[in-house]
Amino acid sequence: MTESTYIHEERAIHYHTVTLGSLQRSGHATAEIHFPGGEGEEPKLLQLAIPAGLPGERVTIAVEDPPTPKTGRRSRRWKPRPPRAWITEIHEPAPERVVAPCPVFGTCGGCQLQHMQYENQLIWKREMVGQLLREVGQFTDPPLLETVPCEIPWNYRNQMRFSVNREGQLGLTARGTHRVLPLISCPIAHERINRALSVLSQYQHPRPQVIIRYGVNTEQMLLQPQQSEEINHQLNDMGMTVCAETMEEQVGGETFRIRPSSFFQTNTPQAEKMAHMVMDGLLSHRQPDEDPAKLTIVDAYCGVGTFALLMAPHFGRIIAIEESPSAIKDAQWNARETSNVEILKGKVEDVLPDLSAQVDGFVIDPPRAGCQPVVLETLLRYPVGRIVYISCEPSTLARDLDTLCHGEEKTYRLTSIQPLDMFPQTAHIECIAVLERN
Ligand SMILES: C[S@@+](CC[C@H](N)C(=O)[O-])C[C@H]1O[C@@H](n2cnc3c(N)ncnc32)[C@H](O)[C@@H]1O
Repeated sequence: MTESTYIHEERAIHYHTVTLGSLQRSGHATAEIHFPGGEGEEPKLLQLAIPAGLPGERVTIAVEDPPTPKTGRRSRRWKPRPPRAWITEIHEPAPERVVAPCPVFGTCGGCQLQHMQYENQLIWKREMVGQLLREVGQFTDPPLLETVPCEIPWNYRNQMRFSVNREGQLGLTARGTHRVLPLISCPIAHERINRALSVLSQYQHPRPQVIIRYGVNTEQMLLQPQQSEEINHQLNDMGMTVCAETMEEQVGGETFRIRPSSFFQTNTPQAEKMAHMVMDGLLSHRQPDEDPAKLTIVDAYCGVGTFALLMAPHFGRIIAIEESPSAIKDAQWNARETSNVEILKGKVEDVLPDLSAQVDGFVIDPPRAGCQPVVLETLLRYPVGRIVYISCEPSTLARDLDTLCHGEEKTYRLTSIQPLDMFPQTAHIECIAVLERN
């Protein structure tokens, strides 16, 4: 029900008191309102995404009139977007609501779930994966395990990308905009990155951004762009070893060299668990006569070679595929003393169909978009004993699992799917799925 309207910066804001519905995949709660139509039009029923809300809460929300279409040359690029909405008052909070510690929570685009008890975040992530497996993946009863928590769900990020505003200040961008919210601390950034940020915040920086990476197990720090001697001295005095071109981090007892633009897992303690799950997925429940030392495993989308190197001592041969020139350089360096890892440069969709080797298993860790159809077609045409599929987007994972498990041949069977909380306080969901050949 619309309770009141006022005009703010030329755009009307309408206030509605509503009961919030379920959390969407974005981590925002759903609200249904009747939004005033144009002149002579009936009000429209609108479904809105409400940041920082929880299901069942009775709240008042402010809903801003959407921007009017641009005219002239800019009209071609104009896209309609849903009205901006935010909570102005909570009348009946949900039992799982907690006070979000970050002053810019709800405005910042980084976190979506700081206002939800951590146990409930884990439950919601598992439910989301289950829903997508049923609705997108067509699995009636998926073998879905409990979400593995992050022991300390704060200060876990070993990499932060800070935007720089016109005044040269560092910060994070507001949700859905390019507006920079200046910050001197972020509750999900590693405490050492926050210390570095407090030093960097005393200086002006060139746009567009500053990346800070920290090796939790090596105490090395990498900053891009490289900073002045003065800043580096201060960081070194605080116990961080500032590196110039590359830094090192350790996972699973292996040391990895990383360049600023190479992908590396952002939560080191959870990456350790992930590495164990990958090995477990490939090695457990094997037939007694199967000797892993005789098997060839492909590490597709290998990054700097994290899984390839950890698998190398256990299997006969590892073929790692990656397209990023920077990650390839790091992977080659990381594997320089390992004789059974071969690194192939190129897109997985180009390299895989032409691979002549006899392959026994796959580790697949694609970006959010999931696998290209040709990658899945190759896995169906030349089936392997096992696939461990690591995914940071459960909707594309569910789509790809449907293709692999439910085609006419039912080539693979999903034996387990494990959500692992790599990104506490955010709506990002990481999963490890294990498939066996049927
Ligand atoms: C989610 S990361 C996984 C990296 C690695 N498995 C790890 O755990 O560090 C995805 C990687 O795939 C690479 N990539 C993205 N699209 C690709 C493609 N089509 N072919 C090959 N590599 C790709 C990216 O550069 C990135 O390094």
